[in-house]
Amino acid sequence: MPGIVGPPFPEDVPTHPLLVVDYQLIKAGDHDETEKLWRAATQLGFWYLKNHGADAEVDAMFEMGSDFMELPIDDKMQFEQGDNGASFGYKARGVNAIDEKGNRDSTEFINVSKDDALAFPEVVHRTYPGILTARMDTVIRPFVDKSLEVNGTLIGVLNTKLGLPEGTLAQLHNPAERSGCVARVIRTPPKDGPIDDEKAMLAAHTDFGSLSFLHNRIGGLQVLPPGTDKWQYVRPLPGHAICNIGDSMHIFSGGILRSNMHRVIPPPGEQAKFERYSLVYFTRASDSVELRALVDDSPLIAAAVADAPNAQARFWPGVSAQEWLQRRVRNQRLSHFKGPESFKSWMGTEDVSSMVKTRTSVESAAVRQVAA
Ligand SMILES: O=C(O)CCC(=O)C(=O)O
Ligand SMILES: [Fe+2]
Repeated sequence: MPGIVGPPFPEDVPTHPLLVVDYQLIKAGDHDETEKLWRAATQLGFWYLKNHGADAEVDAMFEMGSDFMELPIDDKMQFEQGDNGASFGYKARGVNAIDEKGNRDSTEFINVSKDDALAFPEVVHRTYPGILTARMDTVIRPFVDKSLEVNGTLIGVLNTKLGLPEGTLAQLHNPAERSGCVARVIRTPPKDGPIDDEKAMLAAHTDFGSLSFLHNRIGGLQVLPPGTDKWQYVRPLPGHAICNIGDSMHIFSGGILRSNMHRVIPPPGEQAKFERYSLVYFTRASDSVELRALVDDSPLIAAAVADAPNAQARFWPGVSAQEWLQRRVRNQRLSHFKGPESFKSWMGTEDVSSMVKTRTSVESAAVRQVAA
């Protein structure tokens, strides 16, 4: 399948190592593995997840996604998500700004709502093309179910480590309630000519929701490690998912969990000549959940917030999960772009992430205090 398989990631390109977390050990309650997950979620906010048991579901999603992407553009445009902050359906290439100059992204994706997948054939948010609906029961729903299980388990472990009463985060992410949770297949075109490091295919961002379960086959994903201004590739490892924390978990935890900046640029070396596909399941809080630090439920979170600068603005944005998502999706569209200030209006917790040095030392202090 084009872009799903390709030449190997080059050996001589520097990469940022991620901790490898074993999902089966996490499920078994292994103490060391739980500590490793906690380190990964608090320090970088990204980790590899092995033994997640979703390989077959992931393969089937890639195949379906590539069948969809091969459709004529006019067919895909029937399902475009539009300019009003809707995040379900097709997003065409070039409709989003990637920077303050208004350069265009070069990523297209198809987002299937968790609510639509679980309720199918009932329509909760919108309809999807036949290539998707024909595989809703056999491909999309199994992938959604598996992703919900994996992300739900990881969120449960983080709930305990954050000192929250059992089930607190689970209740905020109840699959039975409406949310912005989506399964997304992404395609970027091959790169022709030299790699322009400044021209991201997918803008530098933090994820809008709570926890992302990402599947990469070809390189291109980069992270901005804390305390640096140097982007580094993440090497795709066969059978390993890449998980990362998003804005809502950063806010719920009073900044203890890290929602780290990342972007997609052309893959390195020979891989750049190939189309690139990736697949993500985004777990997001239920639409009506208010985004706020859970200080009343955990002394650890209360201590972290007490120590954090700008706590009120950062951890009490005064919006629901749905409003946060809609703002970020809508304000990134070029149709709303009016210059550098409007570009900033789509940002999430990355405003603070860009002050990497300040934030890292403060947050390390919070984590140290919490761990003591
Ligand atoms: O394609 C990737 O590797 C990353 C995608 C991503 O960061 C996103 O869709 O939020
Ligand atoms: Fe992302």
